[in-house]
Amino acid sequence: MELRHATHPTQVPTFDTAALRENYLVDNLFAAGELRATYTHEDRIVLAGAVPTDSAIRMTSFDQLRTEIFFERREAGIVNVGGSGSVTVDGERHPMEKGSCLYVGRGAVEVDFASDAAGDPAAFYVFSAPAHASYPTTLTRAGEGTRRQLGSSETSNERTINQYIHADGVRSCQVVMGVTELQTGSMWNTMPAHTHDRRTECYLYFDVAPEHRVVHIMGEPTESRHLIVADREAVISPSWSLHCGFGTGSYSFVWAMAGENQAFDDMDHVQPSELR
Ligand SMILES: O=C[C@H](O)[C@@H](O)CC(=O)C(=O)O
Ligand SMILES: [Zn+2]
Repeated sequence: MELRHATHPTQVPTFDTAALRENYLVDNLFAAGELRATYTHEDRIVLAGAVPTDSAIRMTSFDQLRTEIFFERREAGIVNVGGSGSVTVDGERHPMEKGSCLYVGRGAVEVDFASDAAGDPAAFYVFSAPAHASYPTTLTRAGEGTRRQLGSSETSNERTINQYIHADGVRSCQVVMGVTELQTGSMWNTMPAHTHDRRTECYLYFDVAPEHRVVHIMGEPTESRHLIVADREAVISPSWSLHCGFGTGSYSFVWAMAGENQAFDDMDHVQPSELR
């Protein structure tokens, strides 16, 4: 498991492109047959990726967590961004087509990731945070959460926000999670942009064609920087950071947060004219 330290917003102007990527971009979570993870001290979030092929992959703990079992003091939201597969939690198998979201509560012991077909492997994205209580493991099929339509074609940001784990949906201690899909021809996510000083948020971009990229904007609103992001790469947004972007082609993304509260609308919006 890789380790990322928390950063101070005044460091951002001192970072060159490589340093921005080292601190905020997670570009190596998905590899065939492997379980990979990154730990960030921002709200102690763990991001992991599992791509099972011929055999299942079991979720393990990591030395840095000092626990026998990954879910001993943690919960997670899991979204499949690849081919159809399943996640089995302590003997109960949850079928997961692309875009489905499984909440796994504190105390789960055996969590196994499997693909339906090794030739079209599932790719499970795991977003985990510390948990003080145990909520039931709950599956939401793709598109069956709370759907919010935002944006318009005039501003190239017409999109559907699928909220899965949230205050009015699947319950959790900290994790709030969903998937945003852009309508054909819309390129911008999260504009007007926002920060939320009470939560860290990560975006995992997926369904980005190999020749395309997402230009992700980060940093304090009046001191913005950008990251060029490819398919299945994640960006860590500390609580002070903007998180918005546009694609050179179509894309979707998993957004997930952890921190002080779970109020989705607790955002400090920033209008385009206020950005620098
Ligand atoms: O705090 C909430 C998150 O940034 C996302 O839900 C925003 C998003 O998916 C979008 O506007 O497209
Ligand atoms: Zn946000």
